[in-house]
Amino acid sequence: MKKTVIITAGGIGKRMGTKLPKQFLLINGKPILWLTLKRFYDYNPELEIILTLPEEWVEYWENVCVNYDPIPHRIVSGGKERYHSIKNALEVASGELIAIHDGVRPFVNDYTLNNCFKMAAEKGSAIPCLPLKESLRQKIELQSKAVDRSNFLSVQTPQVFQRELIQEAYTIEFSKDITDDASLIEKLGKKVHTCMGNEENIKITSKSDLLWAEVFNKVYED
Ligand SMILES: Nc1ccn([C@@H]2O[C@H](COP(=O)(O)OP(=O)(O)OP(=O)(O)O)[C@@H](O)[C@H]2O)c(=O)n1
Ligand SMILES: C[C@](O)(CO)[C@H](O)COP(=O)(O)O
Repeated sequence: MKKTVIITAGGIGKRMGTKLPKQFLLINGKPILWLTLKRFYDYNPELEIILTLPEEWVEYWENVCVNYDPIPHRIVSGGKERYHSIKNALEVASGELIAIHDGVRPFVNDYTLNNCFKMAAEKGSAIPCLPLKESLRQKIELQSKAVDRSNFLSVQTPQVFQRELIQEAYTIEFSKDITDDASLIEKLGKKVHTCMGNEENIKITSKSDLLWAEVFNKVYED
């Protein structure tokens, strides 16, 4: 089955708060986004890689790439929200299986990737998840109440789908409650299948994540 990965890097990283969008920050001397691309290229060099970038950062990225080992990829302009960036990328994706992965998750491992691609090939969809490690409370107006954490999962990427399914899902209009691709599949009335992710597969979002990223990167390089 031909596989595509859409790597989303069309955002500007407001929560990180750096001038340079977070996907271009260096971890042990290498850009986060290049580490993510390399993760997929090392997993399977046959994968079609499509990268979404803010239009105004495309030239910057092309200049950065000259300094690192080449990884073939096609660039597509990002949109206003993650949803719009992915919609643009889906127009050119040619794989029968399509993985959608955050450009700021460079530590997804082979175990997670194998789980996702295998399950999506069999069942149509697969999203990597982990059980929660902390207690969970639900906000109720100015109060809160403890809830049973075993009823919840934390969701990662790549979220992998058979092409027809994800293309149909992206005909649904954008709304603010769409925080990932699986929520669109659900809006279609289709089942979302979950598999195990890996703990290092963090989404680099704020400054403290950069410290973890340096540690994980050192472990991956050894
Ligand atoms: N219009 C957008 C917004 C986000 N993304 C990408 O989706 C991934 C996950 O989003 P998030 O971590 O929220 O990144 P940002 O939107 O850049 O961060 P923030 O919300 O803090 O501004 C990131 O790789 C981001 O670049 C995208 O492709 N297009
Ligand atoms: C897609 C995602 O990474 C799954 O956990 C997450 O929903 C992205 O959320 P954000 O609002 O773009 O940070």
